[in-house]
Formats: sequence, structure tokens, C-alpha cells
Amino acid sequence: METMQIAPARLCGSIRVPSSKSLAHRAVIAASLCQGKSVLRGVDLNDDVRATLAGMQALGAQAAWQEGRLAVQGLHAGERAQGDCLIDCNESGSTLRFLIPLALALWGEATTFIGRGNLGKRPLDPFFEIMRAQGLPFSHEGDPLCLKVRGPLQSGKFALRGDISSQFLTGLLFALPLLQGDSDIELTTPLQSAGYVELTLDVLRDFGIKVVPTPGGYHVPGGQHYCAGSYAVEGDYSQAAFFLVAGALGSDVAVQGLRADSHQGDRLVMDILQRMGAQFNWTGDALQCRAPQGLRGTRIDAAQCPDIIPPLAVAAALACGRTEVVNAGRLRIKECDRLSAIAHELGALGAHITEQPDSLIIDGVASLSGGRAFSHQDHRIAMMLAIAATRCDKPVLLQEPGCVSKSYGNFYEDYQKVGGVCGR
Ligand SMILES: O=C(O)C1=C[C@@H](OP(=O)(O)O)[C@@H](O)[C@H](O)C1
Ligand SMILES: C=C(OP(=O)(O)O)C(=O)O
Repeated sequence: METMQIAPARLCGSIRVPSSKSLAHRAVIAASLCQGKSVLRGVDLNDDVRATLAGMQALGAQAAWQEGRLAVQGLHAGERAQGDCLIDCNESGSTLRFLIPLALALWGEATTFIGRGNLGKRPLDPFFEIMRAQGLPFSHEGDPLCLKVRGPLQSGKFALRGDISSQFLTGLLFALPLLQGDSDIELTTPLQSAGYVELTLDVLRDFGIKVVPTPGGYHVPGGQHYCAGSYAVEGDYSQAAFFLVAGALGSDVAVQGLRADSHQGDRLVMDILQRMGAQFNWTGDALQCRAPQGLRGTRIDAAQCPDIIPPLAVAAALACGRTEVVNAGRLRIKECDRLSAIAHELGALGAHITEQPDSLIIDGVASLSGGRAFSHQDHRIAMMLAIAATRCDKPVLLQEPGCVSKSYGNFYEDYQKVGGVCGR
């Protein structure tokens, strides 16, 4: 097992966060569905976005790098190669759940989705229900993932749960405009991770697609065409959260590349850290977080912002008093059981965390001790532990650090650039 030693060190300097993984997935998909050529600026080709790009290429899109920009030639319906299609999602839930409805809508033959890690164990039931209701054949093995599906998906009424993953809704919103008839999606349970659906609607609008929100869901006119254009992917708040938390814990890091008016749901990291006593300061596009009086515990609702809970747990572990992270059960169905991983791994470093079925109770301590900790092969757990190391008394010995490539391939380079001390 590979181990990285991360020595305690206060971070100091400025970093440019990678572009938003969520927006990059969406831009690549939308551009791939256009009839012409689109140019995407600022795409960070992490493992997940690479899987989405390769998946859209398997469905018939073409892509090439031109002077640091990604030129995407959309797929032409009816001109695709015939035969079965194989899509390797690697460990990306977004790729899998965004591309299943597209494969059903676009590909006449069978499509096989494969993947690794935890992906085969993450839920797909809302799509299974739709395929059953429409009489579409499918077969599924979870360990490792091997899902075979076959369209054609028909327009119409879709009843969809909103409280498992918003990614099912995003997948349908990409595919339904391509069908001949109109569709209506009715959410049968309240939508969680709703900010991600806002990002989907933003990108759809940018590529000329109309979706009409209705009281209980969405009306999606059929027969629409994605319009090619140029699109710039903004910086990622989910990744910035790690360095903003480091700032709140005494480091001096400026985070560049974020939009102050972003629609990313993980912008909530600023509101939550502010509630804990942190202050934010923008200088141009550089954002800095400080907490001169220290942090205090608070109540954090994870329902709309699951991805920022790992860094916020580090902030809470070192805050004064108790933090409750509630509505957090869905963290168990990510790349690992994140609720359990946060409690165990920060606990191994000296944090006081009690894990409950749907929540974490975190009682702040003055400092962490350091020691051996495991990433669970989950990028956000690895980055969480690196940020915790900035406030440990002794080094953190991080097992399996390489998983950061899922979303932030240069994480350790950036970490070292601002004075972090780590080596294999
Ligand atoms: O649509 C997206 O880009 C994402 C949605 C969220 O998933 P859930 O909707 O399953 O919470 C989030 O956790 C994931 O990292 C990215
Ligand atoms: C859960 C994540 O991504 P996905 O669902 O796309 O695998 C993540 O990036 O934390």
C-alpha cells in the first residue's frame, strides 16, 4: 500500500483551483450533443471528466485539444458507427448517471457501462424503474460494475425520486430534449443536491436548450437541438473549500480562479465558515478566508452540499464547541462511505467525532495529533487528511494518496506550492 508522509506545516501563498468538475462534465456533454463544433476553455482533464469525454466519444462525438482549448465536434445522429457501445466510467458517478439516459436516447444497439472502485455499488434504482416501466431490457452486475442497457427511450411522464442523487435528474434533463415528443418529470421526493441541477439548467440554457420548471418538477419540450458555441469553465468551489478551510484554521492562502457570482451549490462553504466565525476577503478573483478569533461549532445541513462536508469536518474538529452535521446519510453512497471514513480517519488523528446513521457529532479539540490514516481511495477523504495535517502535532502517514486524480490531479503539487510538506 502506498503511503505519503505529510508533515505539519502552515500553508502560505496563492493557488489557482482547477475548473469545476461538475461544469466540465456538463459542458463536454452539451458540446458533444451539438450539430457543430464547440470550443471549451479551461477544462481540467481529471479522471472523471476524462471518462465523460471518452464516453461521449464512444457515442460518436469527436474532440481535439487546440492551443489549450478543447474543440468538440458534436455527434451526428444517424451517422454513428453501428454495433455495441462500451463506456468506461472509471469511478465517476456523474459519468454513469448522466450518460445512461443519453445512451438510451441516442444509441440503437446495446450500450455497456463498466467502472471500478465503489461505482458498481452506488444506486441506480431510479433508472432501473424507468427502464422497467418502458419495457427496455437491461442487465446489471455491481462488483465490478457491468451494466448493459438498450433503448430507445420514449418521451412521456417520468416519476423520479429526488433524494437519492440529483444526478438522475441531470441525466434525464440532458437526454429528454433530444426525444421527439415532450416530457414531464415529476419529483416524487424532495430534491437534494439541488444546486447541481441549477448548474445543469445553466449549461442547457447556454447551449440553447429550453426546460420549464413546473410546481413539482420540469417540463421538457422534445425535438430540440443543442447549439454549438464557446464556453469557459469556471473555478471549482468544492476544491477551493479545502484551501479555504486551511485559511480558517490559520494558514494564509489565497484561492484564485473562482467566480464571486457562481451558481455552484458548494459556494455554501463560505456561508457555513462565516457562521463558524470566519471572514472572507476578495482581491480581484483571489479569495482569502481567515478566522482571527478562531472557529466555533455550528449546525451543518449536508443535504444540498455533500461534497464540502469532508473539509468542513476538519474545520469543525478544530472549532470551539460542538458541530452537528445533519441530513448526511447520502455521504455513505459516494466513492466510499464518507460518513464513516470522516469519523474514523479524523478520529485516528485525534478528533472527537461520533458517527450516527444520518449525522456526525463533532466536538472540537485544540489540536490534532497526527498518525496513520487511510484515504479509503476517495479523493475528498485524501484531501481532507492533507488539510488536517496542517494542524497536527506530528506527521500524517496517508495511505493510498493517489486517488486525488479523480478530481484534482495536481492537488499535492498545489499543496507543496503553498508550503505544504509531503513526500512518498
Ligand atoms: O451533478 C454533479 O455534478 C454532482 C452531484 C452531487 O451528487 P449527488 O446529487 O448524488 O449528491 C455531487 O456529490 C457530485 O460530486 C457531483
Ligand atoms: C461524488 C463525487 O463524484 P461522482 O458522484 O461524480 O462520482 C465527488 O466528486 O465527490
